[in-house]
Amino acid sequence: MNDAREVVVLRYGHRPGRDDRMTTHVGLTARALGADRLILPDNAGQSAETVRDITGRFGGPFAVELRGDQKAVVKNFEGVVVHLTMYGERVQDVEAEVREAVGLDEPEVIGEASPPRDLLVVVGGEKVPWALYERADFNVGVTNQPHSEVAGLAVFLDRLFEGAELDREWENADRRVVPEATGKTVVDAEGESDDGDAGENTGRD
Ligand SMILES: C[S@@+](CC[C@H](N)C(=O)[O-])C[C@H]1O[C@@H](n2cnc3c(N)ncnc32)[C@H](O)[C@@H]1O
Repeated sequence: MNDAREVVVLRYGHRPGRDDRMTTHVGLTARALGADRLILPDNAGQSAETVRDITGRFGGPFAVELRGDQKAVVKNFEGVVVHLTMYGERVQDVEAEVREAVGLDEPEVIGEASPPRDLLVVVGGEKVPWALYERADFNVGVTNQPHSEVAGLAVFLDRLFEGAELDREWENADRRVVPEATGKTVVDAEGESDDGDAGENTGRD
């Protein structure tokens, strides 16, 4: 979400057919909630296409990559690795430490900020290898209850950015949704006027 540090989301494992929708939603959630890049397993090409298509229409920047070497991505990542797991430390207990590790914390003294470091956020699908728990700098639980990678990722990113991702501006969007109490208005983002007069109700989601 900023120039100095990259937040990357890795979907570890994908079962074609069974996981298609969930993997796509991991990608859409990563994009919408402030990550810079998504790495999907190379058998998740359809999900990658969907996320790229949404980025093309609703804006970015957001990069999507397919990789066959998930283990190597984690092992060789030069930065901080967070693994989201129901068995991990409570997000509310470690979020400040994670922010500090990647240099996202407000310095108490001017000039004392930690240097920016890249962050890899790993979410599983099927069972993930034990080596991931050991490699991770932080194993983080969003509650210690079983739920979903999409929900875990959303809460973690929102905690990481402390809500700032909700105000993000999107670049190179074709279209923009006009927030309103009732209705579904989407405007052409290129050359739009501030009053949203160009809006159309698409009647679609
Ligand atoms: C449906 S779960 C499968 C968990 C699998 N049984 C295991 O032991 O790894 C898929 C993914 O959702 C995420 N997840 C599920 N519950 C979570 C929680 N409470 N906190 C953080 N992440 C969670 C984890 O990334 C997990 O790998």
